[in-house]
Amino acid sequence: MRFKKEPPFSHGTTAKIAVVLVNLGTPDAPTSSAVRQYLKEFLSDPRVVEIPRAIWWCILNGIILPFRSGKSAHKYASIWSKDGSPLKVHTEKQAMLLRGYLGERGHQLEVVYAMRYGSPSLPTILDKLKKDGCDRILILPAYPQYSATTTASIFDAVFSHYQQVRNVPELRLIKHYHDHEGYISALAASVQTHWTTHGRSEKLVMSFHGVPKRTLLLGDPYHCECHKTARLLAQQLGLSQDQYVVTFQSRFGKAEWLQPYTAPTIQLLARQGLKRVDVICPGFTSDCLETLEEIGIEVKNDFIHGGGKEFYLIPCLNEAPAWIHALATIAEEQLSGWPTRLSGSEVDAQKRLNDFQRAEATRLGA
Ligand SMILES: C=CC1=C(C)c2cc3[nH]c(cc4nc(cc5[nH]c(cc1n2)c(C)c5CCC(=O)O)C(CCC(=O)O)=C4C)c(C)c3C=C
Ligand SMILES: [Fe+2]
Ligand SMILES: [Fe+2]
Repeated sequence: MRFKKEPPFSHGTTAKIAVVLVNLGTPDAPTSSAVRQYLKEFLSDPRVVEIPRAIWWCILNGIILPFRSGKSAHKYASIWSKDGSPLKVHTEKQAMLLRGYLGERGHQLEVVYAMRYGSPSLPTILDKLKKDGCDRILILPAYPQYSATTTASIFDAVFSHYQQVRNVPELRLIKHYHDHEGYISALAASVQTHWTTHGRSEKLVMSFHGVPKRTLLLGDPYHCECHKTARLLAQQLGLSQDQYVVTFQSRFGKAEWLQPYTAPTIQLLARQGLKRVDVICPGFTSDCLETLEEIGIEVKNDFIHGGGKEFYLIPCLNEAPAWIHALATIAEEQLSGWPTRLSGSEVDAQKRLNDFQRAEATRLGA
């Protein structure tokens, strides 16, 4: 059978609405085998690595997985919390808070989270929503900037899941919110809070996850969206062009990625005599390996060994109230037209419709 079994259809049930916050995913444990399993799924995605499949299969299985899994596991162990991987802990909390904030704004809906790689997987969550009777689903990627490597890969996974479904729910997909007022204000508020507590450096480094430069040349708007986020954030903070720099981190492999790279830029700042630097990673909405370990440990060491004295990593938006409010607004804007608000008269109307449908079903012998 090509299609999955549908849950029993029942006339008169009110279809529910759900928001799914989708993040990248993370290993289940900071061990070599768990990291290997995660990297295998992640790096086998043709959206992430565009090398011809047969060649890539040999490189991935012959070199990357055997050599990288152990090293990466060691890095994960250095940032693992008692509740698990920071990325998962924050994403779970964000979804829970978002449910509460949307509820307070009068919306009646499910809010859940899913991961593109690892668990809880998108197919598992989408199956569960179907069982729970959700017939309208809003996909909210945890990435403010669109990239084919991340956002489009989530869309692929959603479409591929519904290819096996007969009764497909109504779907909405959020492409990006890199210039959304709420997101920019939440970032600005977190920088301001940091400055109030710790004072400020002459230079704010805004470090985004990199992608291969080739993807920019082939039409991926990610690079432009990062720069727009940075420009809007700098504007809100009143920073002139010499007070901030946009960089790209987490380069993978030998090809050229978006430049300038974060680590060499910060090393250069130290060599030029900068004693204190503030770093923010605006493209990451949850702290994770790439912020806590790569920036907070590796790049920090480089800066201090290069002559710098104070290195501050500004935390990601995580559970900041301004950010959850922004997420609620972003979701709310995209939910427009869907009956998430049930007023008293709407409840009555819905009940009458249900009664009518039930009577019709009985009359037709369904
Ligand atoms: C192979 C190429 C990679 C591309 C392209 C890429 C794009 C990309 N990634 C993020 C966000 C995150 N990436 C994270 C980890 C991570 N990324 C890659 C590779 C690519 N990313 C690897 C191999 C890893 C795993 C860690 C390692 O072994 O180095 C994470 C952190 C996950 C965690 O568990 O904490 C995030 C988040 C974005 C936004 C992006 C493109 C825009
Ligand atoms: Fe990545
Ligand atoms: Fe650009």
